Amino acid sequence: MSKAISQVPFAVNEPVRSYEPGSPEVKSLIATYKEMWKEKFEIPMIIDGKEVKTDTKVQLQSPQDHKHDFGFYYKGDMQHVDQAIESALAARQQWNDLGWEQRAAIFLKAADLIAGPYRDRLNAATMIGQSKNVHQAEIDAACEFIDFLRFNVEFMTEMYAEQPVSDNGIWNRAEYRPLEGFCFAVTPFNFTAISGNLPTCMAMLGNVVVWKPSDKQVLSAKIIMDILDEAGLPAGVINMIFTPGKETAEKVLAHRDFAGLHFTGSTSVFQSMWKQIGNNIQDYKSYPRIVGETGGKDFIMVHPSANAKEVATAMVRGAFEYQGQKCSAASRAYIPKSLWNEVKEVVGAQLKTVKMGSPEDPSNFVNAVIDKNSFDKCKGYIERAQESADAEVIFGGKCDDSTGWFVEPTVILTENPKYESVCEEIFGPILSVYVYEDADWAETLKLVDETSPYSLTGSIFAKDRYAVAEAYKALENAAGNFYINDKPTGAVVGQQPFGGARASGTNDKAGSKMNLLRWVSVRSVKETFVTPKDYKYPYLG
Ligand SMILES: NC(=O)c1ccc[n+]([C@@H]2O[C@H](COP(=O)([O-])OP(=O)(O)OC[C@H]3O[C@@H](n4cnc5c(N)ncnc54)[C@H](O)[C@@H]3O)[C@@H](O)[C@H]2O)c1
Ligand SMILES: N[C@@H](CCC=O)C(=O)O
Repeated sequence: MSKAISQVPFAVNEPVRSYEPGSPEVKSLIATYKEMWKEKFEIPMIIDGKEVKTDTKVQLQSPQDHKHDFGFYYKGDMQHVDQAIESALAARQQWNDLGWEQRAAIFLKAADLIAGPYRDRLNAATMIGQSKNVHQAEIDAACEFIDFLRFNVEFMTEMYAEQPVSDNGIWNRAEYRPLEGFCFAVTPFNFTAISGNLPTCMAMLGNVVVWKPSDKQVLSAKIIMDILDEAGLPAGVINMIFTPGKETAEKVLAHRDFAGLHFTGSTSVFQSMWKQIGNNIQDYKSYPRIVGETGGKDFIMVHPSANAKEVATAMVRGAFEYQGQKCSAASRAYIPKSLWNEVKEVVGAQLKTVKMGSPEDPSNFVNAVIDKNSFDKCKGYIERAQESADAEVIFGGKCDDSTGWFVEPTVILTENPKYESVCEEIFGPILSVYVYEDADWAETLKLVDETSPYSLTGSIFAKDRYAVAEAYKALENAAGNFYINDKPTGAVVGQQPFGGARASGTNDKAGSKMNLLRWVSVRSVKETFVTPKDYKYPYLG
C-alpha cells in the first residue's frame, strides 16, 4: 500500500513521427511490415493470462491483398465467454486491492513500450490488418494509444484527488471504487487506439474486463495483449476473446455480475445491446454503466467568405484519409454557389495526385477498405449515384477488388439534399456535395442540423466572424466535436475530447476524465472524530 501521495509523470502528447522518404524511421517501419507480411501468425484468445486455442481456425485477411495468407486466429464459442467472465471475476479482488500507483505503472510502461520497442510492430500490424498508410497508422496505433494510456493515468489521479470538504471534527472522503462485477469492452475495426483504450481505461481503475475486439482487427489486438503482458498486467484482468458478437453479447449481458459496457462501433449494434440490458435490468446486481460511441454523418458547412483552397483540402483530407473509415470522416459538404467552381477545381487537382494502393508503399495516400462487405456497400452507393437522376459522380467512382478492396476516392454531386448518400453513414471514401444558393445560408444551416440522426463531428468554414457565430449557435447540437476552419477528423487526446450525441452515442468523451468517471462507483465516507454520547440537543438541557 502507498505511503506517499505520488505525482504521476506529466502527460504530453506523443510527437507524431514524420516518416520522410528515406528516413531511418520509415525504412525501419517498412522493413517490419515486410517481415510481418511473411509471417504465419497463429493468434489465440487470452483468458486468465493463458493462450486459448480451438479447433476453429479463421484465416487472417489483409484488405490490400485478400488472397495473401498470413496466418489465422482461433475462434471461440460460448464456453470461452463463460471462461473469460469467470477469469475476470476471479482476478477482481486482488486487482482491486492493488494500490493505484502499481496499476498506473503497468499502463505507463505499456505506453513507453509502444513509444519505443513495439512502435513499428504495432504500426505495421495496423497497416497489414486494417490497411492504414504509414501516417494513419502512426497517429492511431502509436500516438493516440500512447496518449490514451498516459493521459488516462493523469486523469485518474486528478479524479482521485477530487475530495469533498470536511467540517471541523469530521473527515469526509470520496473513494473511487471499481464497479462491482466485470466490464465488457466491444471494439471496432478502425482504430487500434480505440480497441486498446476501451479495455485498458476500465482496467486502470481497478475493473476487470472481458474484451471482444472486432474480427477485422485481430492482428493489432494480439500485439496489444503482448504489450500489456510485457508491461506486467496480471492474468485475468483483461481477457481477450474472439467469439461471435451477437451471441457473446447475449451471454455477457445476461450475467448477474455484468457491471458496465464500453462500446464503440455501429449505432444499430449499440442500440441492440442497450435494449438487451434494459430487458435484463432486474437480474443485475447493480445498474450497469453504458457507454457507447457510434456512427456519424459528419459535415463540412461552408460560408461564402471561406477560403476555397482551405475548404477543398479539408474535404480531401477529411473525407478520404483512411478511406473515409473514421467515424469522424467528412461525408457531406455544403458549398455556396459562389465558391463551388473554385472548390471543385482544387478538389479535382488534389485528387489527380492521390495515389491508391498497398500501405507497403508509403506514397499511397489511399489504401483498401476493410472487407468485401464494405467494398460492396461503397460500390452500391456509387453505382446507384451513377444511375440516379438526382446525383452525379464527379470524381472517382472506380472500384477494383482483383487484389484488394480498393475504392477510388469518390465525390457525388447532388441537387437533392435528402439524397441517400447525403443522409446515410457509408463508412467509405465517398463524399456527397450539395451546392446551395449563397442567399440560403441560414436555411442551409437548418438543413445541416436536420439531415441525419447523428451528431458526431462537423466543420464550419468562414472568414466572416458573424457567420461563424451564427453557425456555432445553429449547429449547437449537430456535433459533439465541432471544428471551425478545420477538417472534422483527427481529434487529439487531451486536446479535443472525442464523442457525439443524438444517435452517435452517449458522448462520454473517450480519453477524458468524464469517461473515467463512468467506470467507478464512488463511496462517500464520513468519519467523526468526537462522536456524540447523548441524543439531546443543547436546548433540551
Ligand atoms: N463514435 C466513435 O467514437 C466511433 C469510433 C470508431 C468507430 N465508430 C463507428 O463504428 C462503426 C464501424 O466499426 P465496425 O464496423 O467495427 O462496427 P460494428 O458495429 O460492426 O462492430 C463493432 C463491434 O461490435 C461487434 N458486434 C457486431 N455485431 C454485434 C452484435 N449483434 N452484438 C454485439 N456485438 C456485435 C463486432 O464484432 C465489433 O467487435 C461505424 O459505424 C463508425 O462510425 C464510432
Ligand atoms: N477520434 C478520431 C475518430 C475515431 C473514429 O473512428 C478522429 O477524431 O478522427
